[in-house]
Amino acid sequence: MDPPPRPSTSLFDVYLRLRPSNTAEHERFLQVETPSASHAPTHITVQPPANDPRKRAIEKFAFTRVFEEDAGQLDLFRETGAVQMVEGVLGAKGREGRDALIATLGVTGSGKSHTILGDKAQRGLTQLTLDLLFQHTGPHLAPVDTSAAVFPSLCAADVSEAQLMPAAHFLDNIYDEPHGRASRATTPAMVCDSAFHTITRLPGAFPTPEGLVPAKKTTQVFHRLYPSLSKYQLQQPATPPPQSTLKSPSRFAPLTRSIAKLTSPFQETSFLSTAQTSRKYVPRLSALPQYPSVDDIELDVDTTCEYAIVVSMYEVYNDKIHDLLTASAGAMKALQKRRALLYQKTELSPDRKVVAGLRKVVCSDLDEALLVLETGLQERRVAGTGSNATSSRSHGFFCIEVKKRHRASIPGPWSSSTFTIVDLAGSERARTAKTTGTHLAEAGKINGSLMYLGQCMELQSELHRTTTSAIAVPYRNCKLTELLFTNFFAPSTSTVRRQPQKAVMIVTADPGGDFNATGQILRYSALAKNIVAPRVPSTTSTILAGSNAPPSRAGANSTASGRASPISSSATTAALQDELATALAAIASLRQDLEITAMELQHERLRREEAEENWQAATLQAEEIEAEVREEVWAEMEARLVLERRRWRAARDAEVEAGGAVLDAKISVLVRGLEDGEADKENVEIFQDDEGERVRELEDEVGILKGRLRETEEAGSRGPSKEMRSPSKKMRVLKSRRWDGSGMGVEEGW
Ligand SMILES: Nc1ncnc2c1ncn2[C@@H]1O[C@H](COP(=O)(O)OP(=O)(O)OP(=O)(O)O)[C@@H](O)[C@H]1O
Repeated sequence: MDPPPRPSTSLFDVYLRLRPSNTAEHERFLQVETPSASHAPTHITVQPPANDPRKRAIEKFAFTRVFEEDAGQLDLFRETGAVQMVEGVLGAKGREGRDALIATLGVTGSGKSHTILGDKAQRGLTQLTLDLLFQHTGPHLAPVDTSAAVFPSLCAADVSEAQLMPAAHFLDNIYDEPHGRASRATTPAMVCDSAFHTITRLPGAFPTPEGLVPAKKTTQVFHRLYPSLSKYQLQQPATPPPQSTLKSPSRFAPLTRSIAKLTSPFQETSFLSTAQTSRKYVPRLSALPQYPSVDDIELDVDTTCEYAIVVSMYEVYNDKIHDLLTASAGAMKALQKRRALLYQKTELSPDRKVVAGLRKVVCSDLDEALLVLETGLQERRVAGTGSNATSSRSHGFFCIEVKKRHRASIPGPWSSSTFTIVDLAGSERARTAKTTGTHLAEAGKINGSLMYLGQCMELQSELHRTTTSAIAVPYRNCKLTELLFTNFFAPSTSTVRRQPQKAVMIVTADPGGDFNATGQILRYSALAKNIVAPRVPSTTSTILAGSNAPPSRAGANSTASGRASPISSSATTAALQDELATALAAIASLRQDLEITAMELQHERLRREEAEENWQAATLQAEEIEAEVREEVWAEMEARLVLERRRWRAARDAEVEAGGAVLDAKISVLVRGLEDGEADKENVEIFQDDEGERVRELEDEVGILKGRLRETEEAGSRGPSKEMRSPSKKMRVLKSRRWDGSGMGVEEGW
């Protein structure tokens, strides 16, 4: 078996934490190997239950360290190297900080959230990290609230197109809304302070720009509820200055409104409680756990620098990234439709992917940070399942950015390093978790992403075992692995060389829980693994007992190292057993592949269903759009036709009018001709002999003209002349026929 410490090139230190089992009736399948003196345990043996139908082999796994059931939160914080990671993020004197990542991995209900976020009595790694950071940076924090230049400089230095805001402003936005908001949970035994109700009706309880004097009783209650935030009250002058002279009125105003909101019926909240509610509750700081304490931990801090601590939170839900700090009160619908964020390179971060467009909150002390954390946790998706009453349905990312710059009259640029704490959702079996509908679909996505994570972890450990670069770790398969692995593998084109991220994976397991699911996670997360001994089925034992296997098979025992021979001491039997162990190992491995394939299949099936649903929705949408377009085109055509018809009628009228004018002119010519003819008759008599022929001609001409006149009159009464030969006239004739419906199959009035 390989030595437990990971190779220095490996990406993660992998720790195993065992939780106290709450299923006492179940057989314990996981044993911790007793280490040699003064060493912490590093190896475990997984013994399949006696009734295991698959008759799997006993397996042995190695981790950086194993924490047994009695290990507390502080043990984990100290012994997993989290303290050194905090120090790394702060950065040594004159150096930039180093990014750090802690993630938990395990079956549902195995204690991941407990480790990361704690419970009602104990803090988790996140709170401990925040406490340690604020303890050491507290005296060196940049005056974000009082200096006009600090906050803009922080905004300008952010490369992730984030929306930065001071914590007081953020909390005010969230808790100052009138309609309430979705809460992850409410703790049942809430304290509703009647004194508080009375007090909060008093006007001007807290400093406002208007300068009202605070009520003493209110102040006491506020002190009790929010001891650390009372500093805002202390800043109030005895005689409040006019608004314009207040040093930071914006700081007071929002906070005052926030505090005023405390006048509403008050309940303490925590992500740890279970009942769902749509009411808005301000988290109660005094109800949050204070234990364990990190007061005795000493770190080196660069005192020549000033710091800023920026908190952001997001979750990966159904393979999409959602900000946990954006929801405002009463935004139930908005909450359901939360915009997905992109993990991408930005203009200011061309060589490194970041979650773009997050909301980030600049916190001035631990209490503000804890309130922001609680607020974000209320947005995180959780649900009660058959396996866990508050089961995380998303992978939660809690990011603490430490910004640092050299203190001087002209301060240096801000550098930034991030401590990321990841609470992964747990893998679960639908049968055990009894999930259906949406939660079943969520579980499919969770299992799918964890399967990809498992593949990446296995391949990366393979990569370091074989020291070959030919293996490509498929970390781009899903958002989770992309977020966890990109900064390990992505080539850096930046000229600024950053130290590689320090990463720790804490695998959580219930030694008496689900053997199959836990075994699978241990298999891909362990730093080293081995088959210890086969579980020999009784029938096989019988066969072996009477077998006379050829001695040549004895050499086949070279596959699994460190293997013991529990059945017989004879060489032949040992050889057979080795062979059997190999076969069983191969079967176990095939079964594992089969399980993975089944999970993949399930994942693909869900993806197909989702794609089909999307396809149907898209088809419906296309049909709707088509119908709308048809309507629009039809209406437009009708309008044009009406216009054309009017134009044609006007043209026809003008033509008829013009025809009438020509006719009139001709008639008048004719009449004049006739009159002239009468007048000439006298002359005709005189010159009859000479002009007789001329008179006949004129009479013929008059006859022709009369005939034409008749025709014209007839044509005028019938409509436009059939003899219009020009194309435009023909067109008009055709159109007139169309509008009249003659020969076009179209009704009159169409
Ligand atoms: N080490 C521990 N000591 C005491 N209680 C624990 C421990 N680990 C877990 N628990 C308790 O077990 C329950 C389930 O734990 P938790 O919610 O942390 O599981 P999880 O792994 O995060 O599950 P999921 O993946 O479904 O979110 C909680 O009530 C938690 O307090």
